Amino acid sequence: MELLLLALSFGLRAFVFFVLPIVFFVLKTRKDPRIKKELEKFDGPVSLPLIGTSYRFIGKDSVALFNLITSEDLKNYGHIFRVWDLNSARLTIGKAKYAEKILQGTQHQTKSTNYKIFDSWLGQGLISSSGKKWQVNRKILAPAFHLTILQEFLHIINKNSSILVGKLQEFSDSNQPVNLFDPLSLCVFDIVCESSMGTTLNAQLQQESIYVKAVTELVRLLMQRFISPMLRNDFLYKFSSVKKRTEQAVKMVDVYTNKVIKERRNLLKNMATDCIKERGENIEVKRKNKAFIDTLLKAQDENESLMTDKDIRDQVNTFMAAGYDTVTTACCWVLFILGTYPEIQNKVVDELHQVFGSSGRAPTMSDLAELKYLERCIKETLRLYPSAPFFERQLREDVHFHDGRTAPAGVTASINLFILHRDPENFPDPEKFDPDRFLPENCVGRHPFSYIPFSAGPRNCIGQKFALLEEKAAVSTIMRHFEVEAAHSIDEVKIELALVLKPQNGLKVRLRDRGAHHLNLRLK
Ligand code: HEM
Repeated sequence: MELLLLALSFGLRAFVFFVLPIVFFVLKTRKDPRIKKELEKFDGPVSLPLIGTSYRFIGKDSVALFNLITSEDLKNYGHIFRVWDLNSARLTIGKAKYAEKILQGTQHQTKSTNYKIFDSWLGQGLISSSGKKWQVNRKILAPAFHLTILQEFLHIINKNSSILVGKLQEFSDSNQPVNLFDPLSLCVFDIVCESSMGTTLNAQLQQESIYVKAVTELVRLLMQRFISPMLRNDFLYKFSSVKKRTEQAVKMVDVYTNKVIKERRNLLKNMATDCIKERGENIEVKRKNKAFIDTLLKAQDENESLMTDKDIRDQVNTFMAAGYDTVTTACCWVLFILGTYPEIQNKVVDELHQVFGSSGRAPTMSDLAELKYLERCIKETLRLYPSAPFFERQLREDVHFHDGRTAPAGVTASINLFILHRDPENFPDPEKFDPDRFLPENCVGRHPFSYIPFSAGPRNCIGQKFALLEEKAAVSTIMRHFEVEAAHSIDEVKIELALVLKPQNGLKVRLRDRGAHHLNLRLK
């Protein structure tokens, strides 16, 4: 009898600890038969039971992973293909006509579940939110990003570009190669911080601040989670040290942002009172240093339940997250490319001479509008090296493609710009760097979704005009001061799989002073 009880108890334990988890795992990783049927019409790597195509990630470092999901997959499966992350299906899209179906219109605006990695930092900010919340906030924020408003931020960009030139001078004097990411990231940090929050961090001039350190650490930790299938799993993430460190960094960032919100609110209140005292002068006219946060505080004034302090914090953190690494990356790539092709650099310099002559003045909006060739170089760089190369949507409805195939509801649609921007149908000889592809006459007839570095449709990048303004102003200022020469070949650059298109070992250049300081070109 005792033996029987013992056997039963052992059997029960075996059932609870071994059989049940296996059954649970099998059910959890079962592919949806309808999705499976539709996706069989698309090419893609062999999918194994339970693990899908995740085996492809095993033993690969971030550079190998990047090559796998760009060049190798394109070669093997073409411009649209399916993969299975365990039982969840992803359709990778690298062709304009398919991307258009996903991005245009309002049906497919929900971000994929992968965006939940941003939750602890960005909460319900524009990038990660969906539905009504996103719609309301996008409407509130859109006017703040109009070009007419953005011109008020040019003085912030110019001031910080000028500090950057001073910092780069050291490398020019010593003829030492500089990894562009180091100085550029601090400059862009200062610009985004001042224009988003109205505070000057002086990251370029001071020792590293706690805030800069925390944001940089957050970006690094998010990337670590983004590329690791293990860490993307909520359950496993819970027990990881990455989660603990992320929480610590988020806490530090939140303390800073909360303080800024409080101070800014008080400042605006005091200004309003001063203005009323001084014969009811219009506060908009009086205020010199505007910031994106002001739009949010104004919305809060009008309807506190619509815009809580947490909402403001989420949006401000989103501007930092979306605007810092992307613009840094874009500026570094364009400078490196100009350093790689001296004949193209010479054309940029000729244009700068035409617009500025030997004047040392800071660029104005109309100067920047005249820099057409530089703009084409920036655009062509974003084609070949888009700062944000991958973004995703969770399909809630079926998408019927022109070729009769369907991307079924429940699938993640992943737009892969590295492939899409290299489609020879729209960009013949796609690997060639040719700014003249963006001459107006050469754009005629090109598919409208063939070039989308800022995404497209209702969820496109709200900061794109600001980003291009920053890029043009900062890059033109650097080029007016220094001749740039790439310190290594572009073929040696190894790109990692990450949130932005960052090379593993940075982008190094040598700088030679153009003699600008003799012409008093240091911008004040
Ligand atoms: C070269 C620089 C930049 C590039 C290439 C870029 C690219 C993009 C892309 C591709 C998206 C769509 C992402 C997705 O669907 O998941 C996006 C969204 C966004 N970007 Fe940018 N971005 C840049 C700079 C900026 C800047 C400077 C800001 C703000 C200061 C900004 C703010 C945003 C926001 C808030 C969104 C979410 C928009 C929404 O969903 O409504 N970006 N960006």
